[in-house]
Amino acid sequence: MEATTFVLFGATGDLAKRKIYPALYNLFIDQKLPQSFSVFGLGRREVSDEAFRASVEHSLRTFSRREVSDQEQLNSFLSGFRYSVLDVGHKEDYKKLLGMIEQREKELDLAPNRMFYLSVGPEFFETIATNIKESGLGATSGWKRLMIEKPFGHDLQSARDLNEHLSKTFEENEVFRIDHYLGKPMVQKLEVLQQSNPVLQALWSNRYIANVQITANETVGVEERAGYYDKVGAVRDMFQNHMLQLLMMLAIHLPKNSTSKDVRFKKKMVMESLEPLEKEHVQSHVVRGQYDAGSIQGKPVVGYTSEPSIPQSSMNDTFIAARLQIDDVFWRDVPFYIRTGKRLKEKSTRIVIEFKEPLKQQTKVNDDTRVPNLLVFEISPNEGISLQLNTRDPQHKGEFKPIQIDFHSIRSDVPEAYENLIHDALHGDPTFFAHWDEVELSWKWVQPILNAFQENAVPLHHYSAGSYGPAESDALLARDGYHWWFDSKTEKENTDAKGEQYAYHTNH
Ligand SMILES: NC(=O)C1=CN([C@@H]2O[C@H](COP(=O)(O)OP(=O)(O)OC[C@H]3O[C@@H](n4cnc5c(N)ncnc54)[C@H](OP(=O)(O)O)[C@@H]3O)[C@@H](O)[C@H]2O)C=CC1
Ligand SMILES: O=C1O[C@H](COP(=O)(O)O)[C@@H](O)[C@H](O)[C@H]1O
Repeated sequence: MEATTFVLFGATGDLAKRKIYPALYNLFIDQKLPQSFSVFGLGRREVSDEAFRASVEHSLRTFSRREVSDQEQLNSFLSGFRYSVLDVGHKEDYKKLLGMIEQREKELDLAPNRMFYLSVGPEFFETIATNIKESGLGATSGWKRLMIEKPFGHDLQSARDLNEHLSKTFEENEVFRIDHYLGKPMVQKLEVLQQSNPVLQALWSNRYIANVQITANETVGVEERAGYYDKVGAVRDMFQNHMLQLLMMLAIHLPKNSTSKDVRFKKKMVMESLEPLEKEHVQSHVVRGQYDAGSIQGKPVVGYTSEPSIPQSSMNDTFIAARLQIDDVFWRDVPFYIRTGKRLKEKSTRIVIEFKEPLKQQTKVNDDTRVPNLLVFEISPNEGISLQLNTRDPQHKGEFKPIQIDFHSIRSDVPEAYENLIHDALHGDPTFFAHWDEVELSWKWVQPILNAFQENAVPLHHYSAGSYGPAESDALLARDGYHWWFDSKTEKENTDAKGEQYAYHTNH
């Protein structure tokens, strides 16, 4: 892999410590970093190179998925780390940084390939891009790339403004917009599963699929992020980016040997085919919720408006559920239900595909015991795929007995999302990053919801912490004759449905 200088804005921040350093370390151990690799950490704090390396080491010992046991290996990894004080608005700091980088590139005879990673608040993105250009940092004879954290804009217009600004310094093919859900191993597998399995390809349409349910439930509340979260809510924090990316990844139809260009083109087509939501229809298609006090795993927790630094009068959404339709030949008339929220009963991110039951409609047999076929992609915290089928119960002839075929990976060495994403960006592979077209179309689709929320044109439904969200979220599916799978209120059904289980765990 080509020699690279990794320039990290926000090197003293939370994300760098929890995700970026552990990801770099694991890539180093797996020999997936370039042979010549230097990191320049940046922040306003005065930190010596030694203190910086010590803080990186601390973060590895605290957050790395691998135990840090080989000191020699660790020292070798840390030897590439340097720190420079930089205030994003101080032009002279960029000049100083350029001098340091050039010197290092010369010392090591490195090709001048520069990866700029913006792990700072979005209010700094434009200033940094401008200063990279004006200081000469971006004028390299090697490649330059930009990795940029979310949020990418606050609404459609601000996202367009930001993109226009960034494009003065970086070409679209140099911009790697991170959506960490695209780095999750199961999400990355969706593409391969579809491309390489004719069985799935054959079933992937409105002919066989009744509905699709995409869930990202969290147990955590607003935590220490009140200032950020109260301005964005679940709709901007999760729905506009992660949830719509999951929808795109699930709904695309990919021919064999698709390239990254094909993937992006098909994702764009999905977004273009999403039936637009007019503001007056938001209320019937979208459920807005906010958590009240309750209990999570047996521990009492306060309601959203009693969280530190959240105003008592806040109408912010901590939950959103929506019904979407893709108007193309594959998905016409298949509802896609999406929901995500904080302080819910359990942490679970999954996609459930519920298949149609044509036989049930056609035959007169008493088949109340039969359950729909389900294909379930468990994304996190556990990763797995399961398929629910019907068979006969040998003890109660005439009754159906569901079986579940379960595949769960029990590998402990699965790379984390940030490892996958940093690795891909170092290789210049954009497949699992959000292209501007997707980001723009996502904001465009979401904008009427933002407007309706802002004008309070949609009721704010309250739900108890530790539940599965407001009752109106269930009603959204009940109207079509469906229910959310795997919620506790359908647990009996799920237990009944369990029948026999065939589990397949693999270490491969
Ligand atoms: N933390 C997380 O889990 C996630 C974070 N993100 C995004 O990542 C980005 C960083 O988040 P996070 O690490 O949590 O934020 P933190 O507040 O923990 O860190 C912010 C970083 O920015 C630096 N910084 C702040 N002001 C300036 C300035 N004027 N000049 C130079 N550097 C500055 C700080 O360094 P210093 O104080 O030394 O100046 C610090 O290193 C944000 O965009 C966030 O939305 C996205 C997904 C998850
Ligand atoms: O981007 C974000 O994601 C996390 C949830 O990520 P996960 O990988 O734990 O599912 C969410 O908690 C956070 O609010 C949001 O900003």
